[in-house]
Amino acid sequence: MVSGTATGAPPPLASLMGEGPVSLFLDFDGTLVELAPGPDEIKPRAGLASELGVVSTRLDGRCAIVSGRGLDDIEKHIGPLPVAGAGSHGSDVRAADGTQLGDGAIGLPAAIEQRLRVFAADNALDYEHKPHGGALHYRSNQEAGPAAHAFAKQLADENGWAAQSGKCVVEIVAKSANKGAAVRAFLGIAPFAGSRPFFLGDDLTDEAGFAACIEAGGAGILIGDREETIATYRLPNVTSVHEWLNL
Ligand SMILES: O=P(O)(O)OC[C@H]1O[C@H](O[C@H]2O[C@H](CO)[C@@H](O)[C@H](O)[C@H]2O)[C@H](O)[C@@H](O)[C@@H]1O
Repeated sequence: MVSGTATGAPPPLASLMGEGPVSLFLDFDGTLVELAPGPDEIKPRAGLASELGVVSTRLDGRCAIVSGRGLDDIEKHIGPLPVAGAGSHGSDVRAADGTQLGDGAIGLPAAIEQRLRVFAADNALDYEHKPHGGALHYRSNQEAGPAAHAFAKQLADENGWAAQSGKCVVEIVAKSANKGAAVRAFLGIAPFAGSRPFFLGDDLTDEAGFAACIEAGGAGILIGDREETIATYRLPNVTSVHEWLNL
């Protein structure tokens, strides 16, 4: 990754749209919704789902949420999604009408999940069950972060899975789970095909989405002050994302 390329704000969305068809891929936590102490403690702005529907309509349907969360979990927080979505780090891809693209998320074997749960309990971590895996959250006990990463990596390696790092979290996911793959899947079909794609995200896992957009002639938009990135543009925080999207 190149350091410090994301130096300025992106052009206004309206001016990008004036240059040709645009598609938007939006990360959820840290991009559309402020980070919170735990996964269920987020406070999405009222009406977020319907506002995203308005953005999607402006883009003729070329707007998708691409999240590490399961799509059902996002809907638990903001209600039914009126836009396309890729949950579970890109392993569960759905068109806006709910049509599944690909095979969907693969669940974690019970024996691996049990070992994660025991590790979480023994180390005062929060365990998050997900449709495609399991996450060890150490935001409330950050000293345990290195041990959590080491444990998850070893468990993943032993069982043919992958350990994926995020903000105060490490999770075990299928090796194929990748936000870039989800973006490429969308860009291969209508209404996304042929558009100029932009991916907005704050976390390391979003770099794969940035890469997929860059290779298709678009750009990554990094949210926040993380330094190492391939993103072209930067917005400082969630509020600025809402403003850029005209929510
Ligand atoms: O890809 P995203 O939509 O950004 O999802 C990434 C992870 O987000 C959630 O965890 C993060 O947000 C929590 C709530 O603010 C925070 O407590 C935690 O420390 C963050 O890592 C979610 O719980 C994970 O499943 C997602 O993978």
